[in-house]
Amino acid sequence: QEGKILAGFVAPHPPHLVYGENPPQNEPVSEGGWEVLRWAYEKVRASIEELKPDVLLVHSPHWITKVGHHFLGVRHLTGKSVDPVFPNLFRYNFDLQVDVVLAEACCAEAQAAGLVSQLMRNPNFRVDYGTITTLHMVRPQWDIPIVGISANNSPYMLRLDESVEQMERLGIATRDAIRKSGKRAVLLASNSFSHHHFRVEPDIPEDMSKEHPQNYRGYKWDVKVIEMMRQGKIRELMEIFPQWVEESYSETKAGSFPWMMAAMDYPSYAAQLHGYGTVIGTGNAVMEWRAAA
Ligand SMILES: N=c1ccccoc1=O
Ligand SMILES: [Fe+2]
Repeated sequence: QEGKILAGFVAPHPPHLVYGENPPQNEPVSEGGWEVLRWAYEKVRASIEELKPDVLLVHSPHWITKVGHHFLGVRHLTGKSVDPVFPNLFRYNFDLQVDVVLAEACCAEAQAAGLVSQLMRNPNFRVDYGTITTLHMVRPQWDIPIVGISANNSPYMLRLDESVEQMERLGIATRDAIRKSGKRAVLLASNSFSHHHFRVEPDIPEDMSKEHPQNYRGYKWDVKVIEMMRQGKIRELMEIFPQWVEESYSETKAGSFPWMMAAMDYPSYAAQLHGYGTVIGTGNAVMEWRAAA
């Protein structure tokens, strides 16, 4: 039985979303906040419950590795993930299971594709807040094994087109490893879109009367790219990827989105928009591509 990618989600990771939900794993306590995005994630949770994948693979912009593309390579990881910028909002006690066999297979495929890639074997590794937030928001039960993938720093060290090319190879390597594994997988691109943000936090961080797009140009880009995704125009979107990144300071620069789109072979069917909202001014869309059964 060949493995397959069941669905892919753009699943942004502002830690504010976890803070707003008040789960037992997170130490700070809120009055709520960012409800529209958290309601959007309820639809993702329902999709994942329906799909019942064997594994969730997440690419996170906040696990930055300078030498190559890394994969979590320890079966059971626990600890406290603290957001370096928002420790007042996010101090999350995580406990997760890694599908090390699939991670090793993805790493081998990436190496065969000419990428520098390795497994992270430190049992005391503190998993980054982007990985934790995205996984909590899509599956708070933490009962599905995961594969965690780092964001190689190439977009910042190389030209953007060189880094996108690497992410495309990584996406195809991921897809091939999943196929050979026989597993039913869901991909998670853990990134916001427009990424200019406020520098001063409201007295009450969850005061939604203070929440709005940081700037108009970023918001217009968010609307533009969401509409292209809803119309299945991914190849056209990747043509303007440099402009998208440049003009809206999009977090997709880190590679999560190109990785997932390459793995799903640039879906020409419509993406489903579960919701859109800003978090300290950044644009966040929760979107689903459901592969044909
Ligand atoms: N991408 C982000 C967007 C908004 C707020 C906080 O953290 C983030 O990492
Ligand atoms: Fe981020």
